[in-house]
Amino acid sequence: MAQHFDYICLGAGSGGIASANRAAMRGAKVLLIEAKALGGTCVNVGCVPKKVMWYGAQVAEAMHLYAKDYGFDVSVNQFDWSKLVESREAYIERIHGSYDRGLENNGVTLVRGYGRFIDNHTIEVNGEHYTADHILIATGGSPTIPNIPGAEHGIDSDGFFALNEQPKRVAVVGAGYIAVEVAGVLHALGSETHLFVRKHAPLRSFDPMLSEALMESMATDGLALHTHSVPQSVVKNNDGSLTLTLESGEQYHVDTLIWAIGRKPSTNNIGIENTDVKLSDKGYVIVDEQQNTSAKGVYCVGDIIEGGVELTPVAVKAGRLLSERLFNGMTDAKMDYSLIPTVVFSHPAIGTMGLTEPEAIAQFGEANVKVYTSGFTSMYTAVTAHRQACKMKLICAGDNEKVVGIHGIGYGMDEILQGFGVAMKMGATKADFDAVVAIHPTGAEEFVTMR
Ligand SMILES: Cc1cc2nc3c(=O)[nH]c(=O)nc-3n(C[C@H](O)[C@H](O)[C@H](O)COP(=O)(O)OP(=O)(O)OC[C@H]3O[C@@H](n4cnc5c(N)ncnc54)[C@H](O)[C@@H]3O)c2cc1C
Repeated sequence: MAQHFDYICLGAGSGGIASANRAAMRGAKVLLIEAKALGGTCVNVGCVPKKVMWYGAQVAEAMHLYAKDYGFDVSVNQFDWSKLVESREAYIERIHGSYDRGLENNGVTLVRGYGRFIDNHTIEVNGEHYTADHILIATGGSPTIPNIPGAEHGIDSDGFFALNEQPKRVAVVGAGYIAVEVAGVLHALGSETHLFVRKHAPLRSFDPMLSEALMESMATDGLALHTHSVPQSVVKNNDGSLTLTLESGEQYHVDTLIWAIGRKPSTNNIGIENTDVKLSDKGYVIVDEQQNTSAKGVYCVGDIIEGGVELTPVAVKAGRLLSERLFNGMTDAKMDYSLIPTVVFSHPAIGTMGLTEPEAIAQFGEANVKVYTSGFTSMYTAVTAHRQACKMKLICAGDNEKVVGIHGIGYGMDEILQGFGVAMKMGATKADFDAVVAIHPTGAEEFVTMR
């Protein structure tokens, strides 16, 4: 006899946990199903461990690049990669504990195991059947590796977080933010790092100012960026090292190769064929603007929705709004996928929101777009031999110069952007920005003083 719930969430990652908790807070009887660790990609093999590694890289940079000119006689005897990993994993364990307690306090039933649809309203886990009026698919995604000879000798971003030793020489392949972040961390922590991108630059979908400034920074810092570089094969050598051969014939010898070329949705083995849920050609779940799939009573949030934005706060917000709609009478509740701020934890960090300059020109016409820029050396680094550039840009449109794009790369950008995001979401104009008194001396003040 199947156990019945009001709501089943398949997958306890960012979207599933947020939606399950919110539904239970609104009085629903909720079942949450998770095959691996609570928290999903973000907590276990994404945002959280990535940010800890980035902080480790910041500490390394402070000691190696800046401490001397601030008067510190620092000598570093060794860097213990496994200690950093141990601290990181202990922190993640504490997050698991707090998720467990949160679910328990809200009265969410957690079942551990791999769930599959039997039909639109039934899920099977560990041989047991569970039914619900409403079912959320929040199964997230996983990294892809290319289909070339020897690709299996490389690891992916999950494998990066499983490394117990620091690779001496490493190749990172990919042009997106995960590739940039992983390469940046490894380089700052002392690995000889090569980043291979297929075309002329990494982060090509970002405003050109950002990718250009990032490439300049990589060149200054000594991170080897290889543009127009397409891997052809990988061979494992007798000493365990790898040889990466590019389509150009060039070869690189490294200890570790990391594929960061994209992700695929986890929808191929969850019994979708037993439901009326429609998938796109690439396996993403097709939803309407209220997260409804084509099957009545089945919903989807997070990384696996067609045309979605693959970020944790997006999955969380969509999951919570869905629960407000289903269990709290907010019948119009829906996620607003426009104007989402995001940060790349590169070296230096990037913050970006809204249209890029080419997008703004395409949308409003060149005559209706005004671009303000600022470039300077961050004060933190200005007193040292290792000066680091900051570049910022405001893109404004129309007679009232509404801010339609905000972009920056430089020290502190990761923490600067959120507040400006509020202003942009409220429809701020350049005049609104200018009306705010600057906070001095900061990098952020440039955004309210641009001429
Ligand atoms: C390296 C990396 C860095 C990232 N950095 C950031 C960042 O800095 N900021 C940011 O906002 N986003 C970041 N992201 C993206 C972020 O992690 C995802 O957008 C987010 O985790 C998506 O949430 P989700 O709920 O859709 O899926 P997930 O968090 O992936 O959760 C899905 C869960 O479902 C489980 N599952 C799958 N199938 C089943 C099944 N059949 N039965 C039971 N359980 C199942 C999985 O085990 C998993 O726990 C990063 C991602 C990566 C890979």
